[in-house]
Amino acid sequence: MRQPRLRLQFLLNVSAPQSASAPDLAAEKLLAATTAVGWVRDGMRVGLGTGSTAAPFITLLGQRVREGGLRIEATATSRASEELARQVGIPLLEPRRGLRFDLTVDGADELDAQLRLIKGGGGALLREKVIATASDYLLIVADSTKAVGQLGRFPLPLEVVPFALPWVMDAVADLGGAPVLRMDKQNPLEPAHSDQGNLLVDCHFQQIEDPAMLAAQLIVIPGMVEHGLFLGLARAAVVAQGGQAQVWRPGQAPVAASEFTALP
Ligand SMILES: O=C(CO)[C@H](O)[C@H](O)COP(=O)(O)O
Repeated sequence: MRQPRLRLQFLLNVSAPQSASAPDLAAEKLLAATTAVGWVRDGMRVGLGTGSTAAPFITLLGQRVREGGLRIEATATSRASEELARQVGIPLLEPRRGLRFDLTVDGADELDAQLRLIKGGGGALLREKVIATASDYLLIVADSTKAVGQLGRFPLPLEVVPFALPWVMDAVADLGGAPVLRMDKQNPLEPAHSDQGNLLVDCHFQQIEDPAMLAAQLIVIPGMVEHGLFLGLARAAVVAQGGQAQVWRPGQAPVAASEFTALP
């Protein structure tokens, strides 16, 4: 079947900048995604992230597969990304034992200088963490709003088994996380569900002083399936600001992405 041609112009027009001084986030996301696509090599197994920065990466990767003959195989971190990957002609692999990825490219809601992340704003944190953990290289693609001095302003998402919800919320409140059940954007009277059918709880910590300690406290709450702290997983991030893309690596000074012709 003939695949639709997707143009950069289309991607750039996803959303217009808010004002003359506001950053053009769609253009920054596209720049980060374009940079990452340039580092994908023939024969790679690729994990496909979820969200508005991962989406142009998937679209552009599909373009390289269709028009440039790039041979890759991929697994997506959400139904939405899987659907997009199919539309743009990326061959997909089902989960199976022993399957690992050379590279996963995914977005983030917050990242700090040590490349500790908050993820899950799009509700895909469980599959995202599974695929990130099964990857030799997790590359984050991000617009300029995602880089922070300290994690926590973005509410930390949790995926929660429905039966356990009240007790998980009590436990998170005891940790100072002000939990809020996420509602469905299309149907605001109903709770949102993950691709696994679980509930999503957004925890308003404001500041997370010690992400590793918080992760250890969260993971032992029964019924809390996964949390959105991704610690020690990301090898590098492409952070776009205006027309410049920088490579961030844990604890290192940012470097212009143009310095790298392959994965940093
Ligand atoms: O974790 C995620 C989805 O679960 C996304 O990577 C995160 O929300 C960033 O999304 P976007 O690139 O749209 O800002």
